[in-house]
Amino acid sequence: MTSTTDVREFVVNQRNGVKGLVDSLKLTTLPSPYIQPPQKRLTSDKILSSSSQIPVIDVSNWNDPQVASEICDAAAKLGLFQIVNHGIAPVELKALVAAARGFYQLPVEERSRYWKGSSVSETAWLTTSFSPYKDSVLEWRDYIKFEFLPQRHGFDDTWPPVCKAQVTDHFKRMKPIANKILNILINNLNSTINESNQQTLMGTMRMNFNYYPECPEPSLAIGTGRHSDINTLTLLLQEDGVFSSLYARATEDGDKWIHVPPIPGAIVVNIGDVLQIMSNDRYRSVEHYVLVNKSCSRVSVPVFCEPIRDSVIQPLPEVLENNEMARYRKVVYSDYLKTFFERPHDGKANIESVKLQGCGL
Ligand SMILES: O=C(O)CCC(=O)C(=O)O
Ligand SMILES: [Fe+2]
Repeated sequence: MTSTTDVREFVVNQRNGVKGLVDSLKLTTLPSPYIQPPQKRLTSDKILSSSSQIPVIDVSNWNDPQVASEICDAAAKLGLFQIVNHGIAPVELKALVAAARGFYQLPVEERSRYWKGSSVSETAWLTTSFSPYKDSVLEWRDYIKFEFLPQRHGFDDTWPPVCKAQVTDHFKRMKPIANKILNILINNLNSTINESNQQTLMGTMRMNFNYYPECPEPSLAIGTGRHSDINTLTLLLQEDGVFSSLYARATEDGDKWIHVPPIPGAIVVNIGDVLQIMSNDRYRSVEHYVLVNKSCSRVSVPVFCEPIRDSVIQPLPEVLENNEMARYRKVVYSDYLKTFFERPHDGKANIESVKLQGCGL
């Protein structure tokens, strides 16, 4: 397997994923479909040295006004923070990571039964890269996505037995935490979670098992390209003990990036586009990248809180109360999703496309 077409055929069309590629070949160089152009790579000169810039918030008392103030401040400035003492035992988080690894350790024929387009499950599907048919250069990542539909009987019956219980449990554990954070963020906008915005803020939840195999030439590749999440809020579990992982953009306009260090037991929280729009730019959806490693693979588990598909996304009436101009036009979430997946990962291009003229950030 030497040509670009052969690699794409094997990884994408034959449903082996990049994990299948790494398992079947002793790679010493990066296959050409994965070589990023220099401007898409994250080079060390762009990485800020100190990781102390990522706020770590102790949420052992959610009712403490100091906790609310730290969360709102981090959402406004960086758009990303970590929470500790959230009440979920490290052993449960470890079991989730083990379940994710268990899924990727299945024989490739077993994994590929979940491949997107012909998955044996309606609510779980596996794929590779971001949009493998649209990405001109592939991302060094496979991911399976699970959709949490507790109102639909048997929604998880067809999930892979190796991880089904852990995925369901993790959704249930993350929901109240997401609710608490959203409550704090929405109250700070002089609004409340009510019937009219509940389905927009947290109508559905999805979860990924992202898998980044060890990579022969990590400096030429990208695990996940530069993007902001498009949903409201993401709660991400990073695997401990991995050197290179997630990087967040330090400021909206500069090209400097901060490493988000894995902290045992912590959950990374990041603000997505929908909250930036609803808050009329008071909160910032943070761009992020994922780098890969030469000697070890990495697993991450983001839980995405999302609007239901027909939600209309727009600034909250409360933030526009004092004659403030809306900075974004209304957009139906299903249309917003569609344009996001229609192009490769491209920074904040999706939110820019709904920005009203004359509203520079
Ligand atoms: O792997 C990570 O740490 C983050 C992945 C990510 O950004 C995503 O799945 O949206
Ligand atoms: Fe992301």
